Amino acid sequence: MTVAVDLRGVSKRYPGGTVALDGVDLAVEPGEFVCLVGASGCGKSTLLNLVAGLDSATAGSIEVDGGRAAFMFQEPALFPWLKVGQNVEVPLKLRGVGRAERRARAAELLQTVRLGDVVDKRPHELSGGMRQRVALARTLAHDARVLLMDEPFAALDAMTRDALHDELERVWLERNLTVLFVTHNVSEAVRLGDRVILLASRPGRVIEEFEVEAPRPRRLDSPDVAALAGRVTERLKEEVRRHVH
Ligand SMILES: Nc1ncnc2c1ncn2[C@@H]1O[C@H](COP(=O)(O)OP(=O)(O)OP(=O)(O)O)[C@@H](O)[C@H]1O
Repeated sequence: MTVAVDLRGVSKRYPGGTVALDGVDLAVEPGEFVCLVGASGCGKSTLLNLVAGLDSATAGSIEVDGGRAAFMFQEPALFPWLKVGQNVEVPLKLRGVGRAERRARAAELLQTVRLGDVVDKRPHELSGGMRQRVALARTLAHDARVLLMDEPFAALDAMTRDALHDELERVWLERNLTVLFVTHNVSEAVRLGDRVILLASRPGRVIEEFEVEAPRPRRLDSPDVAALAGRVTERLKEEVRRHVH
């Protein structure tokens, strides 16, 4: 397989008749960071759920490098009764990794997200940004080459989100991961993505793609990021107006 995620002619009709996706073709290269943006209800979460194998497509085919992807959501969804390190160990435990190795791997993954010193704390002792970094470490513990992220930073304040962008970009590059990232935030998509894919709604389909040429590391408010974000937003507004009128 030469691509990391390959969707061909993917459609999804929910029971009840809503066509959430209609003939979506999308090929994500290994190591590529692709952001999906679109108005509410255009099928972004549906698309990620299908790639994750949480639901099945009505038509079309989906292939994922290594056969599976790891998923990270807006809520960190940590187990409050487990220590931070034990939370990161969960995917390893499910795969039958032995206790000593689990501990060592969890410690290493927490180092990766610069949280080596909180391994024995409980989630409630951490800030929102730290909890989301723990969730990232736990996602990495799945050892998948493809990461699916559904608005992972939407609940964070602007400064924390900025820091998490840097963190995610570093981890993505260090580990040579492929990322499919859903967001409502066009600037965030341009800040992070190699490519930004615009989805239209009713039915959900790809209407335009934007290559992000701006060199990394990028800043959310740098002129080249802002300029492209402006173009994407214009296109998105056109699409929303098309539905209103
Ligand atoms: N389980 C379901 N059963 C029926 N309809 C659904 C289901 N899940 C989603 N839908 C519908 O499918 C369409 C796409 O939903 P989806 O959640 O994928 O969009 P989205 O782009 O992620 O939206 P948002 O940005 O608001 O999260 C919407 O019209 C939604 O109401």
